[in-house]
Amino acid sequence: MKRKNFSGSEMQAANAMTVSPTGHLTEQIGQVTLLAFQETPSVSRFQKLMDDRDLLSSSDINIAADEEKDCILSQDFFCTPDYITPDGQLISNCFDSNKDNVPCPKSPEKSKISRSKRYRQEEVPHDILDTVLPCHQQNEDHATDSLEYEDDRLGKTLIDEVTQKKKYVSQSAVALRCRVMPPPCIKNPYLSETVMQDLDIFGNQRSKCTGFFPSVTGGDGGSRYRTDFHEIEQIGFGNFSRVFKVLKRIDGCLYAVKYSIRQLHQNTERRRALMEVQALAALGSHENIVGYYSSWFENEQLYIQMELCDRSLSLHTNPPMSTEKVLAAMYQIAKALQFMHERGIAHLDVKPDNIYMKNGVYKLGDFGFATLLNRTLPVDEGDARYMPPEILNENYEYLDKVDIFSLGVAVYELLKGSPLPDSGTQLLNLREGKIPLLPGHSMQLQNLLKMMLDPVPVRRPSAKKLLENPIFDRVRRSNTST
Ligand SMILES: Nc1ncnc2c1ncn2[C@@H]1O[C@H](COP(=O)(O)OP(=O)(O)OP(=O)(O)O)[C@@H](O)[C@H]1O
Ligand SMILES: [Mg+2]
Repeated sequence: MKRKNFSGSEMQAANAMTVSPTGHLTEQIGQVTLLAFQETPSVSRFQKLMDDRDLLSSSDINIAADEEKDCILSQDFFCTPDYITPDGQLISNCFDSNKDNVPCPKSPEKSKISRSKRYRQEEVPHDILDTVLPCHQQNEDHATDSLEYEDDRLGKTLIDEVTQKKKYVSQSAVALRCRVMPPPCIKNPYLSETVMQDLDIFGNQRSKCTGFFPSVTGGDGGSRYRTDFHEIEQIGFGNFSRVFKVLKRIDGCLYAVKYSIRQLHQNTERRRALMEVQALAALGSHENIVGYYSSWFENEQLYIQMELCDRSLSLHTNPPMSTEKVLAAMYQIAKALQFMHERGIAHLDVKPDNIYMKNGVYKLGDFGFATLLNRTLPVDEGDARYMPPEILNENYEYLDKVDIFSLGVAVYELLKGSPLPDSGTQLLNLREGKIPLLPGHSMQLQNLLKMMLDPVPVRRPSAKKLLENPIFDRVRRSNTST
């Protein structure tokens, strides 16, 4: 059985830990990255604020401590650029170190800071409806307020609406519109031809929201998938997931996004599902492994953003391949396997459906069963039709050789040109190393298949050994000449 389910607190913990592309482990509070604090001038303000709080009298501290038990820090307080809300943009500017000492036109009389955590609608002070704080004061006051008011957004929206009333459309209304409508797609000028020329995805009515950074609407609890991507069409489905061709709004490039069909409620399910992206991320880039970009949980489903390939080699959707192409696919997937095995990872679900093609290059995908060769991670077998006899007997000693067996069955299927049945004598024969003759194919190739399908795992060639076989001389030559 394949993986995938996790629950509340462990899920939050999983979400809270992210490894950055540079290898830094960063901790996240909701969607606010502490790393951003370390890199922005707001750090000193945060520190100052904390220091100022230290100067409060002890009774203040006690009151504050009691209140803080239930207090959630406002996202506006953090003001990290990625997640700033449209309402928070003014504050963001004030956090800019270059503007620290630039006074804004009018200063309000803000005599006393209320200790109430939340402005009620009727409590919004009327004097600040007419005036704008000096940037530095507003900055500090806001920071203090943010600690003390759990959520002042309602009040702030009111303030914004009054101060902006002379404008034709209030900023809040625009912000609201942008939350309802996805942000515009941005064309990538570096691409020679416009992707999706025929689709109206780059502008017209959506451009009314231009100016709001596309990821903003994803920051307030909306769908990251809908906010960041424009879905074009479904391009595949498996037993566990659906795969869509999408256009990423911000970079104008096409990707594949795969998401689990079922909601992953249990921690164990989520952990298991995460193994797929963890394997992809750990492997990094290889020409014959599908590229991985990012992943996230949304609505208790795991989303994986990947390199978009043209199609899989599934015999349900493709005509039979020439021997030459099958050999090229076999060689390239063996290269992917060698790369993985050298890094201690087994795929455990090699089959034509999980081999993709892109611009004539073959790529191994679907790492949903990937595990460690040293058996320190759970082992779930992939599609039983491609599994060697030892796996069915739960002998996991040579997991790299499991991949070699599966590749052998996949190549046999591709050469034969028709999909394998789910059960029957054909499968039993293959598992016993009895390969029916493949008319029209060289004995050299059929002997190699026989070695790959040997029922004894240690007698199967390693991926490295396989690649050295002279049968690939021609493929190697054409690979080096391109
Ligand atoms: N990056 C991609 N580019 C193009 N098509 C893809 C990509 N990833 C997946 N697909 C298509 O979607 C199908 C299902 O994807 P995948 O095999 O990853 O899902 P799954 O639910 O894990 O499948 P399985 O049932 O085999 O375990 C693939 O067979 C392929 O046709
Ligand atoms: Mg698959």
